[in-house]
Amino acid sequence: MSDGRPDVLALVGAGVMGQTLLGGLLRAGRDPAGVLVVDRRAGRAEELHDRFGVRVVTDPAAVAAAGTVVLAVKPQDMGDLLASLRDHLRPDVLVVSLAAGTTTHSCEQQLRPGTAVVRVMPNTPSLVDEGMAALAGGRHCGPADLAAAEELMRSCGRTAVLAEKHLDAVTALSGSGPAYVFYVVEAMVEAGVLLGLPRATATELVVQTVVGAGAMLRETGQHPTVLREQVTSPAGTTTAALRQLDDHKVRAAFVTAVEAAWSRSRELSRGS
Ligand SMILES: NC(=O)C1=CN([C@@H]2O[C@H](COP(=O)(O)OP(=O)(O)OC[C@H]3O[C@@H](n4cnc5c(N)ncnc54)[C@H](O)[C@@H]3O)[C@@H](O)[C@H]2O)C=CC1
Ligand SMILES: O=C(O)[C@@H]1CCC=N1
Repeated sequence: MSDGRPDVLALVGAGVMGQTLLGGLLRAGRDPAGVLVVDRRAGRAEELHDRFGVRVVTDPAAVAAAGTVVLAVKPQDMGDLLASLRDHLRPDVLVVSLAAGTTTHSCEQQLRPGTAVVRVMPNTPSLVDEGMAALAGGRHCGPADLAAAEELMRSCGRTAVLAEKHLDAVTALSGSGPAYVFYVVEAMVEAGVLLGLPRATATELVVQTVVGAGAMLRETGQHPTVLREQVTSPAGTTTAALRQLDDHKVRAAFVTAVEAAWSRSRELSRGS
């Protein structure tokens, strides 16, 4: 028990993000007996039970046993979900929402008055304990609630507590960010194949380059401009490539793309 709430955690929605967090929680030592998964796809029960040893149900009423309820359904499904959970949740429950563009205010309005809600924006590298999650507390959420939500997310990566006004930007940057990196990797692998490398070799070269560059950023703490300049020899190969990226406005395209994701997150918060 913590804060008088039962230790049972209910995870509603066992898709990509829900299952990723579930794996992290169990790797971090959470007892599968204290985790309940609710998913409306009946077939998930056997699959998740076999893989993780957790109890899986389709009935939302099961959340009545939980002190903490994590919501990991698509933003478009949140309205129906909150309506189906409202009367079953304990009055002292902590609700943790992972849904993009869904504000704590909108969750609070659809739940019993006074319900503690934390909005979280995680990302898929949580699958390998390298996630980045930003958290913002709602109006009924105290420091202990926020700390409890942070502890959940720390099971599979790093966390940052931010003002909620920043969460659309976080969604655009680190929430969607892994997809941008995978997109760049795809393009680089295609380039390697074009130049005659076997696909498997090109993939190995690119993946290790991305992992290595990421590790350098983290471990040296150097500014990316400094690290890029170290690679870029006068009249060399890198500068020839970077000129093409600048000519094709790739930097500007990234800024515009992230802004489009931010804008879409804001649209989702307005229910569109
Ligand atoms: N996939 C990602 O990279 C990230 C996703 N998110 C957020 O996480 C949430 C989930 O996204 P994904 O896992 O990608 O979606 P998903 O579609 O893979 O999984 C959603 C799951 O929710 C279940 N579900 C839907 N309505 C339900 C209900 N009423 N009761 C019980 N189960 C229900 C579905 O059966 C499905 O298993 C979204 O709100 C998304 O914005 C946040 C950050 C990153
Ligand atoms: O694409 C999406 O809407 C979700 C939110 C952040 C990453 N995936």
